[in-house]
Amino acid sequence: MIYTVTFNPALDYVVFLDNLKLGDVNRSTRESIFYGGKGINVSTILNTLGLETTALGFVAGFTGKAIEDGLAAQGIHTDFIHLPEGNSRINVKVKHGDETEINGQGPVITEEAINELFAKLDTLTKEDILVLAGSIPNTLPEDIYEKILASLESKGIRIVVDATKDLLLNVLKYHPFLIKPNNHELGEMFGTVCKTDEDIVHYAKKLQEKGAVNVLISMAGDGAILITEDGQNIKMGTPKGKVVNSVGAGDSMVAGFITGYIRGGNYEEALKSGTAAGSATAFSEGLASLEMYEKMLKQITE
Ligand SMILES: Nc1ncnc2c1ncn2[C@@H]1O[C@H](COP(=O)(O)OP(=O)(O)O)[C@@H](O)[C@H]1O
Ligand SMILES: O=P(O)(O)OC[C@H]1O[C@](O)(COP(=O)(O)O)[C@@H](O)[C@@H]1O
Repeated sequence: MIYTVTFNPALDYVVFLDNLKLGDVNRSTRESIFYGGKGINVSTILNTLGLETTALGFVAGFTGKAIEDGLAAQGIHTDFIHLPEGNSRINVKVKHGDETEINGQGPVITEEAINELFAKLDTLTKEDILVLAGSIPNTLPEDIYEKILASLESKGIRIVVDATKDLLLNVLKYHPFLIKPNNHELGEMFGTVCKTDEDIVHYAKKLQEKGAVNVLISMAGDGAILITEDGQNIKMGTPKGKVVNSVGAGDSMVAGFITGYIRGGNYEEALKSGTAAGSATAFSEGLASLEMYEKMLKQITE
């Protein structure tokens, strides 16, 4: 089973505007709602691509119920922990030629709820894959991902971490199977800006030296660079298409990568599949459909 953990699920409210005027009343031309949060997006794409997945994490209130019910209706297994107070957040994504996002803080996660999560994770075995993805509410300690990896250290579970800054840096010593910062996040972690492919390879290798098994650096429309466990360095551009909404492209890339790795058994296939899923999402209003993924994969492999 592929488990994902989303500490801070969200309803993604995507609003399309011709232009945005700050300090004024703006009217949208159309809007959509998606079930979001990074781990949930990974589960959604895995499910679309035909892999079994269970979404774990914390939900609260009526928005939490909407997320849980909506995922179940799509056939995605969920095993969320219900928080006693508050509501899961609504993240606002404004598309006005550019993409402006306002991501909420989210409900308070209690100590009991955290203990419940640890109990669920304790049942995982080495046959499972675990994806930890997204931010954590700032009421939680920064070392929570680290504690999860420490508690699972002896089990041989392949763990994917898609997070930024200290949340990511602190887990590297536990040898996560895959990490996927984007090029901006990579630079931020080293207090620099990665301007060239050489910069990206240089700093990605530093993350590998700190313990990550495979390091995938996504670069939006410029594609991605993968540094594999055996020292290969593979760059892949993107297929052609028109960007509609790139929210969730990174999460889709993680899900596609896992799918390609499981089905193809090697990192080249994983990167192709990850790229196809990432771009398929960028070229769609919501997350990628199977048709769009297959179309992208065909462009990449031909
Ligand atoms: N504008 C785009 N055009 C084509 N593909 C894209 C675009 N944006 C994202 N993608 C695809 O999705 C992947 C992940 O996107 P990226 O924006 O780097 O991730 P994140 O959402 O984590 O910042 C990219 O490597 C690429 O394959
Ligand atoms: O947990 P965070 O970092 O606040 O991000 C949550 C947001 O990230 C998303 O998962 C999208 O992530 P990406 O665009 O980085 O792939 C949205 O669905 C969600 O609103």
